[in-house]
Amino acid sequence: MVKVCVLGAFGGIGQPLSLLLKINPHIDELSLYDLNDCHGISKDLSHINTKSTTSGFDKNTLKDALQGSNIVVIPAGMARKEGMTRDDLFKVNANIIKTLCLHIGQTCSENVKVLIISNPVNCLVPVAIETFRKLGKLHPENIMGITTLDIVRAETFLREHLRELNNDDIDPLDHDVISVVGGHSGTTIVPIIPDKNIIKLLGSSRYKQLVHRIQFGGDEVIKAKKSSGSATLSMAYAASEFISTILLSMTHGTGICSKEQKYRYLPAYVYLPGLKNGAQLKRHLKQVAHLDVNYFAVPLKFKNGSISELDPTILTKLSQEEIELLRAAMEPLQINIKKGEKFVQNTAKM
Ligand SMILES: NC(=O)C1=CN([C@@H]2O[C@H](COP(=O)(O)OP(=O)(O)OC[C@H]3O[C@@H](n4cnc5c(N)ncnc54)[C@H](O)[C@@H]3O)[C@@H](O)[C@H]2O)C=CC1
Ligand SMILES: O=C([O-])CC(=O)C(=O)O
Repeated sequence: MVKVCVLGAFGGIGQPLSLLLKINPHIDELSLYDLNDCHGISKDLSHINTKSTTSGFDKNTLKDALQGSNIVVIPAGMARKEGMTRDDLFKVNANIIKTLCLHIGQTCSENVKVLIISNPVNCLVPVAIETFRKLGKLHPENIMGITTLDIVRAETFLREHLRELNNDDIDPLDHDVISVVGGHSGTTIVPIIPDKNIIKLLGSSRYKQLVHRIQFGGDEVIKAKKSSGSATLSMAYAASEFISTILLSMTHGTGICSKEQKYRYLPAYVYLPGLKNGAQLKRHLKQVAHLDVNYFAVPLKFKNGSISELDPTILTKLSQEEIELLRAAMEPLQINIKKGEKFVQNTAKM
């Protein structure tokens, strides 16, 4: 029996994500929670003839929503509008993530996977990690910030450039054509193209445009939505892809994302210490980017739903442009991480 719980299920991401999860054949029970009453959404989804059952909860029944969950995905909290940075969301969303993680820690088994969508991801994963640490229930292999939208965008935008160049030999969805590491905001988002011939093929101007669009794709959506919010549908798709990967690894052992029969490892933003190859990756980062961080988005391998190891090879074949992007990412990332850690460490009582 696989139970997935969505916290923030009533929202712009929560509703389409719940729909995509309802049609996922690997889920048996879907639990929908929000401060807004989710009974109506649950009833609506329950008429879809897929195998999973759905239950809706309201703000007084969080414990019931969480009980027995294998995966908890969190798109709860405030979203950006034009003129705001992801950092502007910190105060409100850090409180939400801390409170929700406390309840998860008190209610769910220690093997529960906690997947954070809410922004700023760079700070809120540290908030989650420190909250579980304070509870004495820290399992870094089960806590991830979802950065899949960055790679979904990278593949889409690269495909657009290749089409304009009339190149249909390269499929961006092939394993390892493009990856995205670092964090999830502006210059902390670092695209990596292992085959440097592709960078040459794009040429300097197109390459710069591609990197900028991947780093600031979120702003593009906010602008087009004319202040009504940020990416919701593409984010729901991205989260559903990421969750499918984890579910595959729970049902088939190892989890790799299969898209049109092409396989690749998806990155997520994780706490490096304590993860297999984490120390190696930190050393490598220090060598290349001259700074050390404990959190980084990196391609992951899964076993039975948990992170089994990180792919450290992603940083071994960098171009000079990529090294510079990485160096520019490190300082803002470090500031974001400290902000999240301090937020919980300064809370006297849990
Ligand atoms: N990781 C990523 O790549 C992306 C992250 N996001 C982030 O996802 C978050 C959600 O975005 P949207 O769905 O567009 O926002 P939204 O405002 O449409 O929905 C948020 C939902 O969270 C609920 N909520 C607030 N506090 C809660 C609590 N304590 N417990 C349960 N539910 C609570 C609200 O009632 C609302 O239904 C934002 O922080 C946004 O920045 C958005 C796009 C991409
Ligand atoms: O830009 C935002 O605020 C939402 C987000 O994280 C994204 O679309 O990548």
